[in-house]
Amino acid sequence: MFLIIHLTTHPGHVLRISRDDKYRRIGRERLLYSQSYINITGYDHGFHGELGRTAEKMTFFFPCVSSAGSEYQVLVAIIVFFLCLRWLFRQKKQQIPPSWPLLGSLPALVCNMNRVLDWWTDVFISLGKNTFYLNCPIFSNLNYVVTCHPKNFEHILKTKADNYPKGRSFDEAFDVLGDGIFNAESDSWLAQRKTAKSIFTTIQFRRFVNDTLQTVVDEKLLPLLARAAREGSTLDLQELIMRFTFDVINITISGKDLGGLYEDFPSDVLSQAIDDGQEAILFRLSTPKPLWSLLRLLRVGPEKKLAKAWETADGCIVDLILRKKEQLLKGIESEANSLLSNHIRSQGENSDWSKARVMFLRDMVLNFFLAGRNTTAAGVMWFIWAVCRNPRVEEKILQELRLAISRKQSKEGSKDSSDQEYKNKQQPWSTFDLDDVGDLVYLHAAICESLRLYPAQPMNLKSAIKGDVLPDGSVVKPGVKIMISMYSLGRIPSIWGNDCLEFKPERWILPDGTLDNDKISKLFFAFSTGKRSCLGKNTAFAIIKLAAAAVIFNFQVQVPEDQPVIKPGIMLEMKGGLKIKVKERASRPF
Ligand code: HEM
Repeated sequence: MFLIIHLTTHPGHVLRISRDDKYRRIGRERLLYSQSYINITGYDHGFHGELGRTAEKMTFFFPCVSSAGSEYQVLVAIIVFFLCLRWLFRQKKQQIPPSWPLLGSLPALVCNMNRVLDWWTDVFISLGKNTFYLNCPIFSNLNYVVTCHPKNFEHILKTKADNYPKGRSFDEAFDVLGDGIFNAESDSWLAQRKTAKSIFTTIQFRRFVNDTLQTVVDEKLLPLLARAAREGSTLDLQELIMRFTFDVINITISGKDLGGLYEDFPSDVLSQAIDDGQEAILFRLSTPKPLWSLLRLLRVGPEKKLAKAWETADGCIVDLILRKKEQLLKGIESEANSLLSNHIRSQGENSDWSKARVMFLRDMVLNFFLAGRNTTAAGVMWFIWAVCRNPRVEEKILQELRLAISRKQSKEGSKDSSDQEYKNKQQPWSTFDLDDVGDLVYLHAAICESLRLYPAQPMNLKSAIKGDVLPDGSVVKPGVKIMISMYSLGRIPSIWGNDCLEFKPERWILPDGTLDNDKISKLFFAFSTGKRSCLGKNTAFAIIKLAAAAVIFNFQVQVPEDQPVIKPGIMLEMKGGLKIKVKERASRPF
């Protein structure tokens, strides 16, 4: 015989205390109850919501003295009830997310694994604080300080960046990146960063990015959309844009077009390998290390996939490097402005082709490919989706683009007629280059707004070397991991106001019509900040601007009504893709 106390989320039956050894199920709730029970009701809804979530799984079994002593049992039950209630109140006050003895917040984390970004945001909002401690059992390797406080971002990423490297768990999870810029620290990182920065900032490299983009947009992306418009077929925009950025980033980095956007959409091994690799890395980041180490040893599950992806990526990239070497030795180098060619040239006349050097170049190519491809694809896709869901914003962007086109036309018109390539070329659609869109304020603000709500890289993992106190007063112990949630930052009403979930590019524009650069420096963290901030930020803006402008200006994109579901992952992708229909715009007034 047991006395059963069950706390449930069932409306109006928050707590039941029952006595008997017969358990029954009621409806969907996993309720245990018996013939006699005390039912305590009357809690307000807010309390019920919080308590209910915590209490759902609480069931206590108490041995009873005898079946006859019912008054005595009820008294014990009431005392136990009030003790539980006091405990739960403490939980509610002090412990959001819920924390259980021994398991800590692990059950809550597991329950919310497929919506972890939104769960963190819920926790921040319920707490009324922008930092919390996620305490999980030591073995789980999932203890974090989670923060979305902008001043903490600044502190961790910039002011005290030396105290917050990526840490061992990052290096271990991302070992596939080798000694590339993402994993590197100290001198090796500094040298790589300096070389890459000097390449990214040259006019030749920017021109090369611009020309590459124009070619891929004009010759591949727009024809595919035009065909879909003619045939009235449905397209997966996510898939299409992934292939588009695959081509753009590939040409930019290695100089070679691997043809991700050919009309018949051939399956691409490198692209697939990178996707498989990212999935496996996510598994590593969310699983205790001993478990994934064991799987790696046995070469099973996600670790088997990762090992295969690794081999494939190595094969493809080393092949690209060796072809480039051949071209250079024969003096017939194509795409001499690519990142790879620039890197090789940075060594001077006598390039080192030792195995170690080839592997270093392999790490460089893979790191930049991973850094640039999926992030930019997510940036373009969410931007097109957000704009097409907001006709007011779409119209304002179209107005700006019309002005840009007429400005370009009048510039071309004032040139010698033999130069009027643009005018004479009977293009079926209008395209833009960086000179046309570089200074469009509304377009730029709309991209910031889209990355505020949908940061392509939604979180950033760091690890504290020494103990510290963050600007919001949160204490950081030595060795603790810090999860910076860029996704949550964009969704906190106390930072953005109650309309924080609305898509309003005007947030980033001052009353005089210029960009609010002060706000951008304080609240825009999609590309991180400080010494390890994104090296490809300008490239990413260029890609989003040119691709999205060309798509939106030439086509009406019909996106689904429903809010897309976010796929759990390192990048912000949509689960199941984004199915769209397109129609060519009837008039593209000049
Ligand atoms: C919308 C697109 C992009 C977003 C949102 C983005 C975001 C970021 C973020 C948040 C970081 C910091 C990572 C960390 O601290 O661990 C980063 C680093 C980096 N990004 Fe990007 N990125 C984008 C596109 C690109 C592109 C196109 C490239 C180059 C082709 C690139 C190259 C890099 C590199 C090399 C780093 C490492 C910098 C370092 O550790 O010193 N990114 N990016």
